[in-house]
Amino acid sequence: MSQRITFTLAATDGRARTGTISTPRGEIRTPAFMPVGTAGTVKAMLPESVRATGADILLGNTYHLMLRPTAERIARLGGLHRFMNWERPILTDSGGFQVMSLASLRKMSEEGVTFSSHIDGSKHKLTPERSMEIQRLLGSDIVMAFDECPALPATEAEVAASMRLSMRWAQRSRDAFGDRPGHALFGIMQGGVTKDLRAESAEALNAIGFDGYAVGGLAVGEGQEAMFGVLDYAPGFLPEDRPRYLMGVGKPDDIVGAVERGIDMMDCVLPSRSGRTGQAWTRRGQVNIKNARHMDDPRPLDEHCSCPACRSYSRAYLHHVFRAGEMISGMLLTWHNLHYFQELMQGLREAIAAGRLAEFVRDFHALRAEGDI
Ligand SMILES: CCCSCc1cc(N)cc2c(=O)[nH]c(N)nc12
Ligand SMILES: [Zn+2]
Repeated sequence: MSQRITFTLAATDGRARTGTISTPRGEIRTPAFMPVGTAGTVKAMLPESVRATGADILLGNTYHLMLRPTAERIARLGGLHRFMNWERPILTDSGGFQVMSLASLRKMSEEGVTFSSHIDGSKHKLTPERSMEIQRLLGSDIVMAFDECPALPATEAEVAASMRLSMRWAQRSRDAFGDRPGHALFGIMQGGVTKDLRAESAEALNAIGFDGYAVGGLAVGEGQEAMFGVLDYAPGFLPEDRPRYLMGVGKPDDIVGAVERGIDMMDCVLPSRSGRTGQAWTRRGQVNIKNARHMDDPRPLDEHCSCPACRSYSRAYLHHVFRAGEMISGMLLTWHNLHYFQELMQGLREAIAAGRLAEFVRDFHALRAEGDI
């Protein structure tokens, strides 16, 4: 691949931006929501269905895929795009975050992290260099630097030490990634909720130089107010002409607030995970389809939604198949949720392009305040 990955800003509205990330495997419209395909699948969805919801890019996980089926096996079989039948862009996380949240017997050092697999207890080691190698073997289009995301609660001194380790790992990630036209390496800002540490992290990442920059270390239990407090300044510490990716976010109102504050890319398991548990996200707020009040309701989940669940099925049917534990329940509600999240992103992109984001945000909150869902 010779074409480099480029980011073109089309319009801004306040601190919000809309544009396009061009990659050899296709374009990514921003602001973008990226469905999570942890182990090579967006759970309960076919890849063509994920595309039909409007997704331009999806996520994979170094941690899960290195354990099973291994990156080397995926490489031998033609890479992750071929393996999972998704030929558009893929972003992969670097693995450290998932080690800390899933693995056991973890041992952290300057070198990296050793751990035991949550699947079979086998021993593994992740370093910046190994993470870059795994993401190269997978064929990821957007590679994330290897970082540490400190678990809360953490003292400011612990957050500072962790952030500085992540910055040393960012340099090693950059060195190991090399120059790969058609592939991008994103750095990850850390620093908790402390402005000086966030500024120090951004300065370190800007000095190393990346194709894009993530705001990490948020959506880890700090709450929306604290997260928005960081987003009130942190995106502005990053280069204006590069994509800004807020990791692990979030609920629809988190997404709207993050876009208002200059974020271009987000990911979250919420729409797919909650779809499997019967939680539907709609323009009027959340609907728990397992609630008995839906048992005889002939209406669709959302009469304004054009997804397969809302076009062809009643709330009564969705309630029934969830109660009966039928597989179609998670399929339909996951599709609806991903469709709604993508519709929200399209609305945000159009509003920013038209200079009417404030009006869009006002309507977004007003509809949810009305209730009656
Ligand atoms: C497929 C999942 C991608 S996002 C995972 C994630 C989520 C959250 N909330 C924070 C971080 C972080 O600080 N660093 C890294 N690498 N990942 C994070
Ligand atoms: Zn729908």
